[in-house]
Amino acid sequence: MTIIDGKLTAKNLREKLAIEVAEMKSEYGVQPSLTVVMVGDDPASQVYVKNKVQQTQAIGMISSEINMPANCSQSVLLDQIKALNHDSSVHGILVQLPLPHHIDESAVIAAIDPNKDVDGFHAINSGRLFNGDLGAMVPCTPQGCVLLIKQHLGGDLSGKHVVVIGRSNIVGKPVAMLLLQENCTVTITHSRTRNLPEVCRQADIVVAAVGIAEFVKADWIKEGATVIDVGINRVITHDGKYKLVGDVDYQAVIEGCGAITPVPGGVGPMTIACLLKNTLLAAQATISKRSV
Ligand SMILES: Nc1nc2c(c(=O)[nH]1)N[C@@H](CN(C=O)c1ccc(C(=O)N[C@@H](CCC(=O)O)C(=O)O)cc1)CN2
Ligand SMILES: [Mg+2]
Repeated sequence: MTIIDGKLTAKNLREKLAIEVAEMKSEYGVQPSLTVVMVGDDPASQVYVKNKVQQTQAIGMISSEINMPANCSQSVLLDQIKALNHDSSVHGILVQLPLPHHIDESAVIAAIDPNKDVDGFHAINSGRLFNGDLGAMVPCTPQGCVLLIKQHLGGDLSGKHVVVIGRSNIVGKPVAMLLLQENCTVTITHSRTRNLPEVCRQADIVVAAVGIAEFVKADWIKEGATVIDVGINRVITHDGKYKLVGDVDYQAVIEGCGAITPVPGGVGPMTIACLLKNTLLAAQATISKRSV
């Protein structure tokens, strides 16, 4: 049984990206830049944003953070995004989610220039992904899942049966599309799926992205299957402390599976590493445009 080390894989990816960033700077005088917009003061989001900014800068990119108050109006936020769209020194724009309830997330995502949409959430980018268009900006967490799977299983995923649990626009649907592109047979399951344990037992690869702590049980997993746990759930332990658990009952599942991503240290670190990759791609695209 292998524990898939997302922390190490993310570190290796960041090191490769740092080299590409340095080359871009010396060859074209372009330094990739990312602006992260944060609305309100959700403590978990603050940590993620801080990590994004810090890791962006650590590989030689420019990163800035725009903090807006929790009561900021949707139109003020949209104006901010428009300004960033027009700012040619900004290659990547990311609006940290979730947003406060009075703001319509889909309107905000739709306002981002698709070429700067390093989250890959804009409908233009999800449409490109759906069409199998290689120019799509691919959402970071799904991209991270696929990199971890390919690294573990050796690249060729043809014919593997993947069961994705969850159908969100951010993880479930895009990860299914990416795996379809890798010639997997993909089953997308959700809260209304009948006989979910039985469906999961048929999978060579299970991607759990439901957002329910320790939802996937040991007897749902075929012996030797690869388990990718996207969940990040904060639960209270019996001694009153918080601990982070995934969507998979990790201690039970490790017994029979072939490989599993831990939480923390699995998919999470890959999300930010893939964001850096998307920022580099967004900057590269501006250079290719200039040269034609
Ligand atoms: N605009 C976006 N908003 C959100 C995204 C996103 O991709 N784009 N994803 C999540 C939050 N997120 C990044 O924003 C994120 C979550 C978790 C991790 C991570 O590295 N987790 C660690 C554990 C960290 C901890 O202790 O809390 C791990 O799993 O090892 C990175 C990024 C929602 N919002
Ligand atoms: Mg909302």
